[in-house]
This record gives sequence, structure tokens and C-alpha cells, in this order.
Amino acid sequence: MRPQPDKLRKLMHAFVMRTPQGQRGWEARANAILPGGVNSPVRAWNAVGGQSLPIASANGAIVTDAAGGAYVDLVGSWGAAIAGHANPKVVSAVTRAAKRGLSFGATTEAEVELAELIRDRYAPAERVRLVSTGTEATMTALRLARGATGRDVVIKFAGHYHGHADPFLVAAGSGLATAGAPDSAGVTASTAADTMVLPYGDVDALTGAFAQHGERIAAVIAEGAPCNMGVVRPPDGFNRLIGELTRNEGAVFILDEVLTGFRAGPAGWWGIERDVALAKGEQPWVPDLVTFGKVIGGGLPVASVAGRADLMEQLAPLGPVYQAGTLSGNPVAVAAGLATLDIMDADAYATLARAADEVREGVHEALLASGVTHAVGRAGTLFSFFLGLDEPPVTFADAARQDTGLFRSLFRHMRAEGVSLPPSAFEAWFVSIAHESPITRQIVDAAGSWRPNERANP
Ligand SMILES: Cc1ncc(COP(=O)(O)O)c(C=O)c1O
Ligand SMILES: N[C@H](C=O)CCC(=O)O
Repeated sequence: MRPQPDKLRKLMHAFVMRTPQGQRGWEARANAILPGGVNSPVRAWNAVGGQSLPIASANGAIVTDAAGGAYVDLVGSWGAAIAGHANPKVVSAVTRAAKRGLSFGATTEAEVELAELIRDRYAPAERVRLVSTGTEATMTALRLARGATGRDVVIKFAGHYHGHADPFLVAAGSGLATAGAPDSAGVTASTAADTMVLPYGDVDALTGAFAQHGERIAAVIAEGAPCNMGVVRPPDGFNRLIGELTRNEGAVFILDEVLTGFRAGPAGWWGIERDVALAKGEQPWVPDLVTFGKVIGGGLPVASVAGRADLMEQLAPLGPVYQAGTLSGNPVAVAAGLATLDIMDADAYATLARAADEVREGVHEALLASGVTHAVGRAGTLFSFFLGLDEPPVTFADAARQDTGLFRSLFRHMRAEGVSLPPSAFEAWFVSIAHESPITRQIVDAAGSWRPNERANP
């Protein structure tokens, strides 16, 4: 049988991509039109060297590039692909929704269902507003906090990332930390002046800030567990302290669970601390506002700001705080989110936890056996490795002391062994329910064959 024209085109493309000339051609073409060849900086591999080829497809735990190279994926669309790439249930829900129409600019029953599902699994989400990106969610949460309190200042923690709205691009994690430039040009001095940056986990700094500036503070925003400076477990009692100080001083506690939500555990990082509190017979602390993204869109653009009813009802059209979005609650994206949350039942979370344990523990043992100094950062099913550190860090200053040159060597070795790590030492390693044991073993074996003294070429 002769290959079909489309198949032939793909085969030709893969063949060309396998040649250095073809790869250089691709690089030049992408760089000529997309700044840095990418649509989001951390994809550019600047921190690890080399050039990623365009992804052609992904299925389960495997991504395949345009040259036909298949890799075990630990990027997982930066956390969204919790059910595995192209999960058949998600794809068929999306297909069914698409056939009913791509976008209406009017409310659908599925939006209400997704919002109800979020509230049912995450009690502090008394009201939910769906948006399209995590950036919109945190930006809206801050506007809401400022509108409700009539105050300007937001406290954020160094190394935490809350998307790319101006007030948060100060001492930020993720791609900014990776580039070693945690502030962004283009943020006005007056905007930055309203953002107070504190070291994470520093009780004195936080209580001191409230003692000195309490009446000016609209909100404290914190990642549920920081995952954009590597994964950091919140020090015991720190989130509770934020809750107490904000409540006592009339400020708003915004918990950013865009990354940790429905992933660190079934009810995000908050659910993990809630369960610990309940087991001790204590009342759990509760955030005023919470932001979600990634998992609730299952790979399509859905995010949300949610929280206390009286605060959320300050949003237009009920209240004076404006927020809007042409594609907010898009029916196709919402279908992906609903299908994903539906897949993620108790058994699926147990599978996710098993996959995370196998990779985290296996790679930890492999690094120990090779004599690599490292610390494991862990928050529920989220984890990353801090090479060159003896202890898991809490502050960004400590996290930034990790050996990024060593990570670069590990990244390139793993890639050669068919495993695709996030291209930055400051990002989490994302597993999915499709990371079955033969796949997690492949990851661990790849780490076990790394010889750390073989540093990557610059
Ligand atoms: C904790 C956190 N908040 C906010 C964001 C921003 O989300 P988005 O990239 O969808 O704008 C991200 C990731 O990008 C994140 O990890
Ligand atoms: N760390 C970021 C989100 O969690 C990575 C996503 C991006 O910036 O492209």
C-alpha cells in the first residue's frame, strides 16, 4: 500500500528533522518569527543548552518530536496533563463539546457543573469565576482584594510565581528565576512599590510587615506550596500564620493553587494541611481567595478565581470590581476540565501518588548511589531535586544556591536516555496517571546511569 500524502509529508518532515541541517532550519524559522523561538520563555532551553525540536504529538506519558524521537515526559504541560496526554476520555469529551459549538459568549450548563465540582472538592471555593489562564486568575484575585479592602499593598514571597501580571513580576520564580533575572523590565516603579517582597517562611519578616504597614496591606499571596523555585514544602504553621495575620488586620489571604490545585493532592495543597489539622483535632485554616489553573482545564485554557462568597460577590456584575473574558468558561475547554476532574477519582490520585513516589524515591536512591549531593523537595505528589544542596530549601535565596550546571548535565543525560525533564532546575517534575511502573523504572534507570562528573558542554 502506498503511503497517503499526509503520511508521506510527515515521514519526509521527520527525515529532514533528523539531519542537523533540518534542525538548524527549524531553529532559524522559529527564531525568525517567535521571539526566542517560543511562546513562553522557559520552553527555550536557555538554561540547559541545546534546542528542543517541535513536538509532533503526545500520548499517555510519552511525547514525540518532529524527528520521531520519543521521550518519557516529565513536563506534562507544566502540570495540566495529570490524566496523561491525549487521554481518550478527555479527547472524546472535547470532541463531543466541539461538535456542539466552539464558543457562545454565553453561559452553559457545563460551566456551572465545573464550578460546582470545584466547590464540592475544595470547600473554601464558595463561589467560582472561570477565566482562561492562571495569570488572569491571580490578577483578578488581587484586584478583588484591593477593591474589597480599599488598600494597595500586596505581600508576595521571593521565588513564588503568580503568572505575568505586573504586580507579581517582582522577585518572581519560574522562568524569571531560571533566567537569573527575577524582575521584569516594563513594570513601573509605582506598581513595584505596591508589591512588598518577603523571604518565604520568615515569621519575623511577615509579622514585622503587618506591624509596620498593616493598614496598607490589601493581600498576602502565596503559592499553596511553592513549586516555581523548585518544590518547597511550606514550613509548618506558615500558611496558618498568613491566615491569622490577614484576618486580624482586615487583609485578604490569596492562596495560589494554580499549580498545586487538584495535583498536590485531591484538594490541592490546602487539602493536605486541612487533613493534618483535622487529624490533630484542630480547626483548619482557610484562604479567603484561591486561584486554580492547569488541572481544571485538563490541557485546555481554563483557570479560576474562587473563594468566600461575600468577597467573590464584589465581582461585576454583582459588585464594583470589574473582570471579563470573551472566552471565559469556553465550552470546549470546560469539557476537558470536567472530564479530567471526573477521571481524577480516589483511585486515580492513588495511582498519581504511586508514580510520584516511584520516581522521587528511585531517583533519590540513584543519586545517592552515585554520590551526588542533593536534596529532595516535596509537596504531596509534587517534587523536584536540588542538586548540590544538603537540605531542602525554604527561601528563594537558599533554592538559588543549587548547582544549575549540574542540573544541566542531568537534563542532557536524561534526554539522551529518552527522558524529557523540565528544562530548568527551578521547575517541578510532573508525573501523570499514565506514568506506569515500567515508565517510572525507565526514569530511575536513566538517572542511575548519569555520571555527574560528566558536565554538559556549554
Ligand atoms: C503558581 C502559579 N500561579 C500562576 C501561574 C500562571 O498561570 P498561567 O501560566 O496559566 O498564566 C502559574 C504558572 O504558570 C503558576 O505556577
Ligand atoms: N512554571 C511555569 C508554570 O507553572 C511554567 C509555565 C510557563 O511559564 O511556560
